[in-house]
Amino acid sequence: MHGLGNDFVVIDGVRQTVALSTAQIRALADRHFGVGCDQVLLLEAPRHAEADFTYRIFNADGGEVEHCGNGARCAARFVHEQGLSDKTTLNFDTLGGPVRPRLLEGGQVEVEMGVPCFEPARIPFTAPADAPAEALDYPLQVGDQTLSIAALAIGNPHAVLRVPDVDSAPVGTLGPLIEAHARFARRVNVGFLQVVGRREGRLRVYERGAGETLACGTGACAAFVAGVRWGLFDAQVRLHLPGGVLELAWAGPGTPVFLTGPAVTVFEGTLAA
Ligand SMILES: N[C@@H](CCC[C@H](N)C(=O)O)C(=O)O
Repeated sequence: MHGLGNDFVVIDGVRQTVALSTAQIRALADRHFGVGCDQVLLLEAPRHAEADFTYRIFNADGGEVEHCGNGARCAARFVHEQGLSDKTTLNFDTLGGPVRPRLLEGGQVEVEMGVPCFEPARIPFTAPADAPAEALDYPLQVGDQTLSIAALAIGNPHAVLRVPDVDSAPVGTLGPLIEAHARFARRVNVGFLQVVGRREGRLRVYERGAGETLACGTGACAAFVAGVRWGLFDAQVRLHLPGGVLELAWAGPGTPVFLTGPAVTVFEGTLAA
């Protein structure tokens, strides 16, 4: 499946028991010798009464992570297409907290993504000693450059940088250096944001564990929220990513971000052991 070209292998772990090793996930995600995807998504039975499903996310490098926004839309569509539930609003339990996708008309899915968090310890981000509790512009030393970043979590960790033009942004060179920066203990997803207007932006994301992808839902939420907190965006914004457009809405601190976009099934198959 894919959400704006951010692509997934989605597996039903409700009707069958699925235990994948890191090596098996990497093999599945391999674009030359496997199926090929940015993330493997596994839906399992809920662990507690409030959730409909447990939604697990594995990056192409095999690491299990907290959240995936485009994946949440695809997982919700998968639930319906596979007849796992007929609810149009679902409650997914993730490592990053609850996520609530809602199927809309016309193939779009809106996801309540959770409340963004700027608290360094919860990102986790080691802030400079003299930084205020919730700084939106941290100086980050990368080689001989001092970059200004926003650090925040939307379940998973993100760094956001403002750039004048995403087309010429150094995503492939700075992305991996920031992803593995010592100040981010669990590594980080890196968004390069070009603000086009108060309701319009352009974004490229170098994803932790997957490299640059055609779209990143949590990355879009993080860049949008950073843009709002910088005073550059209104409460509703359209972000253009290489794979297409995501719609975002946020009522402000302490409230969840809403992400809307498509979710598409490409093909189905059976994995032999
Ligand atoms: N593509 C995703 C994010 C997937 C997880 C991310 N790479 C991480 O390691 O946190 C999205 O759409 O949000």
